[in-house]
Amino acid sequence: MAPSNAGFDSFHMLRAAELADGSAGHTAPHPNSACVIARSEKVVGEAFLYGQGTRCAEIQAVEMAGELSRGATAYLNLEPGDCHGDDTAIKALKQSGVARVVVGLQHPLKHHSGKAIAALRGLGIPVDVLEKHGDGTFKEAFRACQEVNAPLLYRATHGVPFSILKYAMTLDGKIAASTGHASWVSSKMSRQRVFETRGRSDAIIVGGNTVRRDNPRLTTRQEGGHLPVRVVMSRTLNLPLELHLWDVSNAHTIVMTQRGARREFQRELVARGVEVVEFDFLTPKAVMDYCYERGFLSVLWECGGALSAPALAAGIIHKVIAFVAPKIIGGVTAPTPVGELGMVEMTQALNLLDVTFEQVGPDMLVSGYLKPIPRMKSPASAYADDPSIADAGIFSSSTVIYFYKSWDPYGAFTNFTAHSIKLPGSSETWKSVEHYYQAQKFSGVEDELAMQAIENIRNAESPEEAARIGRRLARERPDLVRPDWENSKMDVMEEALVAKFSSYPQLRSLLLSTAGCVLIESSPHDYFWGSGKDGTGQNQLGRLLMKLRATILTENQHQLS
Ligand SMILES: NC(=O)C1=CN([C@@H]2O[C@H](COP(=O)(O)OP(=O)(O)OC[C@H]3O[C@@H](n4cnc5c(N)ncnc54)[C@H](OP(=O)(O)O)[C@@H]3O)[C@@H](O)[C@H]2O)C=CC1
Ligand SMILES: Nc1c(N[C@@H]2O[C@H](COP(=O)(O)O)[C@@H](O)[C@H]2O)[nH]c(=O)[nH]c1=O
Repeated sequence: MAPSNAGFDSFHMLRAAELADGSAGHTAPHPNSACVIARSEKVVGEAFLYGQGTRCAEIQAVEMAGELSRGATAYLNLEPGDCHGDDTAIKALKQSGVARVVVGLQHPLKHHSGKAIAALRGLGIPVDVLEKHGDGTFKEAFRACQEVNAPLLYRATHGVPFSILKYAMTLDGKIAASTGHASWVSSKMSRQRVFETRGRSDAIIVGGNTVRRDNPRLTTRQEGGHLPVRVVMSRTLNLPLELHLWDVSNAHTIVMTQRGARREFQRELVARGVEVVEFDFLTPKAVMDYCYERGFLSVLWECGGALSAPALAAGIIHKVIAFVAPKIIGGVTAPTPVGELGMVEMTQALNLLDVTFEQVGPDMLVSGYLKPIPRMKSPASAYADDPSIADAGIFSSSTVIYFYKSWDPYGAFTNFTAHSIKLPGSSETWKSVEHYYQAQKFSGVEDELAMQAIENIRNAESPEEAARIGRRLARERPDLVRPDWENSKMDVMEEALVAKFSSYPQLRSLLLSTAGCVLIESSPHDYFWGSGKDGTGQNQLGRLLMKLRATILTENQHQLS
């Protein structure tokens, strides 16, 4: 990396990392990427990825920069990896005429790692990777790139979601009075900060005691944005039947429990729309493994000390954020943030890294990491000459292929990817299959609200938002769903998939590359389109994709013969 560029490189990469965080709280956590296009100190284009399945940052930044991108440098906090063989980001950068690309982090997911860097270099665009220089001049910029994608890095490296333990304690270290009363330890401003942190998480976890004592809501208190799943860990299921968490009209709740616990109560919960997941041994590690399987990137633990202690002891907590309120409550039996860890000497204490202190209203927010944010083991250059990386053959040769999140190796098969579609004979463009599918639920219904919903779905920025609007209205106003929907939804999905796979040759190739394999949408909560959590679901999305694959293969054979 040329030393004369170092100042600009750090400056613009810091901006890219800052921008990349722009969607936090609005959409579900996803790999955070941004692109800044600059000529020396002047920024000519910049953008971030809004959400899973929305237009990639590189395309948006290139559009903004226009002709000014010729000869400029593009700064990407994260190596592109969202396009599943479409190479849309790479093509956009190539066509823009940028003279150089600086990448902060090499993509941590194996099936993306190093591919875009090698592709750009292959197109004659020099690429510098900050990660290789992350300890010197570029330390701050590199750190910013790591922090903005910490969840992805932990997930890719350790095979668990990024876990934050959060608590609010008095100056004498209590999270509640000895009666258990805890509202409130921290100030309104601090609690507002907690709502924001919830919005950045896929799930909020509490223990049975906290639920019994506080009857919490665990929501973000904001209209619209992303709502994390509320998770209750309870072995006994000795919980009241009237709780805010059992009202799932706004946010989903999952109760995780020990196999066989209070089956009748479980049925009551399920009848209210609460999901119940049984474990042979309900431990924090088992729950994290489950959350990983479910595709979660980021989890917030808001439990008391009885549950935080085993979670810490299991080594699954990566970061701690503690609000310290300037008040004293006393009480020998008052709960504290962390229960028994079995340590006997102060030298055994867990030390936090990269600790920061911030005043929030009257409180002090102390945060730090329990484990360093992981770094990729292999430098980007190690992949540059490795032909296997550029080959779709790196994907598993297994006969069953599971897909669910768009960042999975076969994530392009989900309906939540940024592949816009046009249906034959129509001039309308839909931003994704999900946009189209959700809107069709209300198509042809002569009602102002239904027509408005179609427009709102069409304009929704991300597939996730389209799904939220469609599902919510269908749940609250089933009378607005077209009467033939149950009989038509398979056809609607099929025509949308045909439109998607016939418009994108790379997707068609990816689909054909799976010939001989069973495709399963491993959605744990969808028993119609997906396999459901126990694999008993109908997997209709996987089936339609296999049907489409067979049709394309037959067509190809006819063309050859
Ligand atoms: N100020 C703050 O930031 C906070 C304060 N609080 C306060 O803390 C108190 C509750 O804290 P605490 O009693 O520690 O409760 P926890 O929230 O830590 O819950 C403990 C419960 O978690 C369940 N559990 C499930 N699996 C496990 C496991 N493997 N190990 C241990 N527990 C497991 C059990 O529920 P079950 O018994 O149902 O089987 C257990 O009783 C309340 O007074 C609450 O107001 C709570 C959170 C934050
Ligand atoms: N008491 C306490 C907290 N407690 C946590 O917040 C939960 C209540 O959330 P909700 O019902 O959504 O307002 C509660 O069950 C516990 O997990 N948090 C804080 O930031 N500060 C506080 O002083």
